[in-house]
Amino acid sequence: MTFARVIVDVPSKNTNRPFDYKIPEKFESVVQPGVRVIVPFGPRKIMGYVVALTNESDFDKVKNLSEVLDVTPALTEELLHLGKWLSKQTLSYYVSCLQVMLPQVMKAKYRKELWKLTESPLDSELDRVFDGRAVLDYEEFDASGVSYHTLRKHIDDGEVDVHYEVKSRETKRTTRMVQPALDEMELLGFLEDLSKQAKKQKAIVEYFTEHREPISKKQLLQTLSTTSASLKPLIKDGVLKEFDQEVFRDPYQDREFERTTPFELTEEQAEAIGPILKTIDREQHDTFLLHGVTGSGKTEVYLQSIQKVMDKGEEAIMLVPEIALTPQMVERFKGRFGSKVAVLHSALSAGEKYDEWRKIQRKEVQVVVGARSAIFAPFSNIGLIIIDEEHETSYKQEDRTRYHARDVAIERAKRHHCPVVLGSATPALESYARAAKGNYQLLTLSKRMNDATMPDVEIVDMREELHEGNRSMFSRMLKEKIEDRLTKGEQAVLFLNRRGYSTFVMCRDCGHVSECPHCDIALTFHKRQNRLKCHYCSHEEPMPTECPECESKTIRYFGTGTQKVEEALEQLIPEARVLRMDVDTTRRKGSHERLLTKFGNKEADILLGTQMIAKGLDFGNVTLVGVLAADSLLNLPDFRASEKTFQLLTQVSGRAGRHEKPGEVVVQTYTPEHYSVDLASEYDFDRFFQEEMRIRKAFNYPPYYFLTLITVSHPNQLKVQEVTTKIAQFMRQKLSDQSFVLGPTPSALTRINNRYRYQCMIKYKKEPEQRKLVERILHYYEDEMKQENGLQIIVDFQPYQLM
Ligand SMILES: Nc1ncnc2c1ncn2[C@@H]1O[C@H](COP(=O)(O)OP(=O)(O)OP(=O)(O)O)[C@@H](O)[C@H]1O
Ligand SMILES: [Zn+2]
Ligand SMILES: [Zn+2]
Repeated sequence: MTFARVIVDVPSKNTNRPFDYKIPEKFESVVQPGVRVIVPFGPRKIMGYVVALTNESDFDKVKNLSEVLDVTPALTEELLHLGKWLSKQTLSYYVSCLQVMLPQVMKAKYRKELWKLTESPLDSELDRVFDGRAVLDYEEFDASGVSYHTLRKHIDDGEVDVHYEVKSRETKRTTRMVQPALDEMELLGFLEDLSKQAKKQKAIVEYFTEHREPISKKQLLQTLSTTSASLKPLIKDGVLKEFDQEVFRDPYQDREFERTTPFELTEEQAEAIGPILKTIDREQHDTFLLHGVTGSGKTEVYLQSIQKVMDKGEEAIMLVPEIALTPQMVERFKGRFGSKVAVLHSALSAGEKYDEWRKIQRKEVQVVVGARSAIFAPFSNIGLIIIDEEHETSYKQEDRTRYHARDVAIERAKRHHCPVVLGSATPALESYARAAKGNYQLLTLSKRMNDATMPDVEIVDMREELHEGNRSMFSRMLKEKIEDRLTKGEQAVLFLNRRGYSTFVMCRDCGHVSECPHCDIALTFHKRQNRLKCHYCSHEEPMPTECPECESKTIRYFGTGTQKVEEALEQLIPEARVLRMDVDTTRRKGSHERLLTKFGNKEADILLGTQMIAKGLDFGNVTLVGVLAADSLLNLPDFRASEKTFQLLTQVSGRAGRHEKPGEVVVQTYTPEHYSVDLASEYDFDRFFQEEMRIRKAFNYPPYYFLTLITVSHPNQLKVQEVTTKIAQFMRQKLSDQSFVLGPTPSALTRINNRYRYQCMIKYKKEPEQRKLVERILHYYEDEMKQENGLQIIVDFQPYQLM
């Protein structure tokens, strides 16, 4: 007798271990580790993952598993292992770590139902809800207002039962195929016996005497202009057979990708790629940091490294930040590797994502290009993992399993004995420090392609502009330079940092700012609907016509959104053709791509946008980049604010003068003296690194110290304070005196969705017991955390969002 060890889909402490199930005989051949199954669990049926098979069970009463969902395991043995590791790293439940590796559609959905077990009416108002039916959706009961107490009573009396229905959302699309069931001689024999009247049937059989391979039914009927009525008897007589074949949605099927061939590498590129190729050859693990200025040809180094891996018959994972996963980027990979590439990003529908994932699973592709979660691609023979723009914070998952793709990449690469390449023009301080210490191998590309120079950067002090009477959001210099490009037929990119610069509503008389009644933040003005919206909860309200505090009519919106910049631009330079690219204009599928194609075809003079346009764009005709408010990031309550500002300014500047024509950059700022602005304008990464390291050291921040952020939230402020104080005290007591425990302090966003938030930050160098201590805390508060809208404690061992 074999048993399956199953991790069930119930994220809780008590279920965070395998449960044993008997494998019914009919399933014996398919049940193996990594397969998803449905199992009885208490009163319901739920999904689970088989993690091992065993010959004996320590449990007395072992139930049968009820269903098997996969024929090919959804997770490889390596991924099952990785999940274990991940759950230790992030202190999340094993099942959550397995879930995070799979496409959305493969996660089970449960429907809760109430079943009436008696023929006679129930002696309560619940009977009205059932309304003569035997089965009721639980949601309907929930909405009815009938008390849980009443329900409980009927359940205890055995009159009503709760059922759970597992629904898989996975949808394989299939198409009906037709194929001959007889060999050619037999078909010819059959033709001779066929009556003269059966012309259509004759045509069909004749077709198959020449074509042995399956054809879709639809296509067959179209080709022979006939109907399924003629086909049916042939199938019934066993001349032909039908079957369903899975078809893949290919989001790029209508696109032609121009094939590209490898460039001859420049001397610098050749020098950088050498050690990577050598490591691939030797099947060793190593981590490289490729520090290459913008436009230095990093992507070509990636492409040729991947080629090497493919030639060896191995697979490669290429991670790109979501916003840089532009059509241009996809084109470069599809252009080089054609159909051997799967693409995974959030703009795909759930079904398309699933199909791309299946291509990886079926080994139809050797390369995956994707955002963060593509790091879990189910390849089994990985030869290289690349993380482009490695400094991007979007590689860190910010809910549930708080993993960083960089850590996962290195963990997987160790198992596969292959290199990891981290690439960036502005590496994260942590990564560069590791390279400086020799933990990563540093590779450098210091020059742009074609000896193009880095664009000149002009810094404009906006305070001076104001003093000299210019109240517009465009400096005189920027205006002149834009006009100059227009006359030359060249293009400009204008960048506006959205974070911390959104449009809020303020009264000019009394200074009242419209805030969300549930969260501690200013509401954002949405012009099109003339409404105010909260970006954290779903609260919205109409734009007020007078101030709710002082009744003044001078209440209006402030700050600068892309929309407002666009309007100002239209007034300032009416002849300019402007394309706006932000969340609003790119919401529709494919709109991102359309806008960029338009810009590439020179149907616009100016591309105006947010973060979205800071990365990856490679247009030769762009000779001017304008940064409207360079310091908008500097004021965030985050110790990485300077680093982020430096990175962003460098990336945006890098969009200009990438090919033959030289570029220029105008940076508008209120703090021109700040070192991150100043050093970015000189492209001096080394000095920025020195300066920033000095500050991090002085204030005990990473990379000198590690951080752990514990955030506590609850609807009651006193409760939050009390719990956070207790946690801080406990940690202070238990940790060594080399560590610092800060807090409790209110979080920068003190209230979200009517829940108060407090935090405790731990700075440490070495605390091997830390995770155990945190586990004890979580265990202690477990019951309170289970309650709906109760206590929440979030622990982040590598925090990037400090608000
Ligand atoms: N060896 C080469 N010979 C000729 N052209 C090259 C070579 N390598 C790259 N290029 C071209 O140089 C341009 C810049 O390269 P690429 O976009 O790869 O730089 P990058 O370092 O990835 O830039 P960024 O970090 O700014 O996105 C591209 O148009 C690319 O096709
Ligand atoms: Zn007012
Ligand atoms: Zn809100």
